[in-house]
Amino acid sequence: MSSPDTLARLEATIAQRLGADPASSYVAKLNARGLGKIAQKLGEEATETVIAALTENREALVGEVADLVFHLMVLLGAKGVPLAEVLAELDRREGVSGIAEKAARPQD
Ligand SMILES: N=c1c2ncn([C@@H]3O[C@H](COP(=O)(O)OP(=O)(O)OP(=O)(O)O)[C@@H](O)[C@H]3O)c2ncn1[C@@H]1O[C@H](COP(=O)(O)O)[C@@H](O)[C@H]1O
Repeated sequence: MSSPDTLARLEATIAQRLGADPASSYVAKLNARGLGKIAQKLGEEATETVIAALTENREALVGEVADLVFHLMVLLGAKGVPLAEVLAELDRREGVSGIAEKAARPQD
């Protein structure tokens, strides 16, 4: 079942699989090929997401975004960056951003 815990579960699974047998795990296989390969896959999935957004249906877009998020999570795992660190950065921006709020306070 999907929930806000979905990404946390995926993060834990990826951390567990990074060092697994590449013959039995896609994450391990990708990691064994190096950071360059992981980054390349992320770039490919980003491109496929853009194409799906512009030319394909909703179902295809959802599939491509899932591929993109998954490969982004593999990259973060391989770099040892916890998802919580990214979420904390988004929380920080929530506090400092807001074009509409700034427009309402032009003196800032
Ligand atoms: N969410 C995913 C997920 N999304 C996509 N993929 C795989 O990503 C690969 C992308 O396919 P591509 O055709 O782009 O790439 P490829 O043919 O493998 O080869 P290259 O292009 O890299 O040469 C496919 O093999 C998909 O199965 C995923 N593999 C795993 N997961 C999650 O990761 C967990 C751990 O997976 P394992 O590491 O395989 O145990 C799983 O339980 C899932 O939750």
